[in-house]
Amino acid sequence: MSIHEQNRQREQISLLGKSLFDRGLTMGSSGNISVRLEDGGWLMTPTNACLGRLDPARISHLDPHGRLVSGDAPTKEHFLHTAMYDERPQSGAIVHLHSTHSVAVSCLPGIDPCDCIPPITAYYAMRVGKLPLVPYHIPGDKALGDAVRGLAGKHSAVLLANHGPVVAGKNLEAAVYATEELEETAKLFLLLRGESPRTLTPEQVAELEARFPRD
Ligand SMILES: O=C(O)[C@@H](O)C(=O)COP(=O)(O)O
Ligand SMILES: [Zn+2]
Repeated sequence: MSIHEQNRQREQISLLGKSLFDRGLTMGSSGNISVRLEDGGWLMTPTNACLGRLDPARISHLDPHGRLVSGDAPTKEHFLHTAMYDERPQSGAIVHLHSTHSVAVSCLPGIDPCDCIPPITAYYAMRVGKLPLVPYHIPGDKALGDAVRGLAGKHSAVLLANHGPVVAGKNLEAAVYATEELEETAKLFLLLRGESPRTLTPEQVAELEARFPRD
């Protein structure tokens, strides 16, 4: 990847990070973003950085072995991101947020750990699909990487219990769109709790997945 292209990716991470932060989709220094580079390395947001105020020049650049090449120390969830990339060669970017409604769902008793939010809308089925719950781990725990590794081959998004969503996409724009859709559907799910809403049938979901493959 040329330096020009890498700089474009740095700008895009900063731009979309600010957009997510400005809309209240993650707060303080929570959340992290990564993009896979053509040589197998990554750009990742630095640990303790606010997604709303990223400096493109200080974004962490990791080599294909996960070693820091330049920039600030990477997110403490770098194991989580690399585990997900290992299982998803088709994915080019990952977004993790503490988006309020998604976090709320991740704390609920009685949700289906194999699929935390039912397919309420077509767009959710297209962008997110089945959302498994990853058991609680302390943030930055390497075991979180192992837990996600077991699920990421089949799922482009997972929900960390009492923590928040981690969403992969073919590129950063796609990962951000899917994360936004997950948050909006988590809000709908909470609004509709107790109402027994009609959900899409398995046949309707299968048709959407055939017509609009994610990545
Ligand atoms: O919840 C956490 O601590 C992390 O998952 C997080 O969102 C922010 O951590 P850093 O990316 O290390 O700043
Ligand atoms: Zn987090």
